[in-house]
Amino acid sequence: MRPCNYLVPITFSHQLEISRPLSNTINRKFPHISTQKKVPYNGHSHLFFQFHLHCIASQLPFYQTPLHSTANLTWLRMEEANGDLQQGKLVVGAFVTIVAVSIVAFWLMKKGNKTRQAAPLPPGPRGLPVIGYLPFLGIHLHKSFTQLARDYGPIYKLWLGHKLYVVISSPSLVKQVRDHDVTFSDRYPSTASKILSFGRNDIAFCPYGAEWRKLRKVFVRELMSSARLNASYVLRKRHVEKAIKDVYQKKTGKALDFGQFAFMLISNTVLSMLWGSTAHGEQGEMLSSQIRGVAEESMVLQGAPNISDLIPSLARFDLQRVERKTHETFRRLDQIVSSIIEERRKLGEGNRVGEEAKDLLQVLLDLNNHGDYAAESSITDNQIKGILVDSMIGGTDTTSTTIEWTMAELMLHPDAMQKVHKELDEVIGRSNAVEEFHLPRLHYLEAAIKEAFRLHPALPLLVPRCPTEDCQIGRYTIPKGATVFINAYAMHRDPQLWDSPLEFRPERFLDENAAKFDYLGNSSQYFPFGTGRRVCPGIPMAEKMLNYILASLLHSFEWKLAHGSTEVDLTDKFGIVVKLEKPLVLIPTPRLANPELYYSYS
Ligand code: HEM
Repeated sequence: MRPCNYLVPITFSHQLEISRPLSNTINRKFPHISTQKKVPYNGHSHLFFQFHLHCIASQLPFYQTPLHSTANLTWLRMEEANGDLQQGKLVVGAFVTIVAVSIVAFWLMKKGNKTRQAAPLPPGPRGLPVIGYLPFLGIHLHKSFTQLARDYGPIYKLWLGHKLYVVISSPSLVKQVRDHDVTFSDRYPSTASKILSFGRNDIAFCPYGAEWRKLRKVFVRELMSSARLNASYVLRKRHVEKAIKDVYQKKTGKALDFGQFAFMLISNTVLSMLWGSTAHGEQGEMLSSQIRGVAEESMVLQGAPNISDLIPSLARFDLQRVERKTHETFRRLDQIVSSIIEERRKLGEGNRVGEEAKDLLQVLLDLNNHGDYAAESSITDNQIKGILVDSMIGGTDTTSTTIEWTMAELMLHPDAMQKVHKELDEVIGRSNAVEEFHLPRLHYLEAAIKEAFRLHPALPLLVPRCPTEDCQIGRYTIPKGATVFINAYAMHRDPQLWDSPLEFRPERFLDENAAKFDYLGNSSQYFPFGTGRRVCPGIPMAEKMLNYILASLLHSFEWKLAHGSTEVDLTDKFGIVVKLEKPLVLIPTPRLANPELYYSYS
């Protein structure tokens, strides 16, 4: 008698994947069997057992037989690996053993042992020593990432310096990330983001946990509620009417940098919603321009790759001086925000307005005045500043850029522009100005905005996530602490998900698709505002501003391309927010029946 090795693959259904601890238990209970490896086959998971049997020699070159058991065991194949065997004994022995193993497997699985065998890291391109793939990425990260997905599949890894990055670009994997939402709800801020977020005291970079939940709850419940947003309609209306009057008076028939114009309009609107009653007139204008300067610097500092973040051992040298520059920008940012808060505090109780008319700063200060920072909704000074800065920086450029992209696409597609105008004429009429109550009936305009978001998501890679523990996504492990990008840009343009994906066709978001593709991140193939717990909390405000401003500008004016051009250059430029590389220059001409409508702002 001599020992023989037999490889016995058993096919289990997906739910019955066997984990490493389970294999260990099987080994303990059945010492003559050792689990060898697991390989996928025909969509099933196979567990190979290696039999060490002491058998009487006989001739059995190969044996195969179907077997059935209550344990989902679908077939059993045995190959002679080493030596001879007595056929009958092997079959009976193997059958008994397999049934026993299956029963134990079931028993252990029923006990809820869900731990999986460690899966490998995702595939990915090789880089250079120390700096990794950094030199090969190019400046258009969203496009490089999309190209790499073609080479390495919908989940791949990159080493940039000492940091591991994982990029995900398929709906089924996005769904899996959402299934592990808590694990993926943390962020790993860069040095610049840490400083500019008042030490992670804002919402966007706050570590996932109780403080983040508190800030987010305050933001959503107190600042983004329908009541609060309806109350601030008067501010949006004032700014839009003023902008329309200015264009009518000063820019009719003249070239206008539309992106710049949209940015000023949005930033004035957002700032007035944040602390409208603090700074008026010239003082307000000056403050706005200071804030815009600091906001632009902040975006640049947070957008540029920083060697200190990628190779932490070099951080103390601050080779690109990013940290130094960020502290300088932060000092000015803090000064501006602190002075606004101080000024409001000085106004004191005497100047209090009713609950309805409160701006966002007042709402936050009232929560701060509770004094008890442990209380459920009480917030600190730094958290107030963090939330204000999130709204100023996170809400302005994203919204104005989307207005510009939508306009650029409509200029390129006169048929779509005509449909927008027809709808505006039918719903509002040329003798009236747009009001927010008209917006729910502007279905085609809404579809055009959604389509612009599909082709040009302002944050094409969302804001990266950082898993708090190792997690298996697809067949791969994403280790704790990796930086995870979800490539919305790639999925929004994937030909397997969209018909003619590069064409601008608002119709794809009409009818039943209008609800299917919302902004809340419910779809795994369309999510311009992100998905899961960290989805953008500013959606209600962004949506109101986008729809109202675009409807007003398109209703009030006919827009033509400047300099006799017939084409719009849609080349984009990567940054934290992806913008048009070349400015969209347009010439407005009035379109409303009554000139008085352009003067409603006094
Ligand atoms: C067109 C406009 C906007 C777009 C496209 C946009 C997009 C996004 C995206 C993609 C994220 C990351 C979501 C994720 O990680 O899954 C995000 C987060 C965030 N956005 Fe927006 N956003 C817009 C407007 C706004 C506005 C108006 C505000 C505030 C007034 C705002 C505040 C925030 C904040 C605070 C976060 C961080 C959320 C968190 O980490 O919990 N956004 N936004």
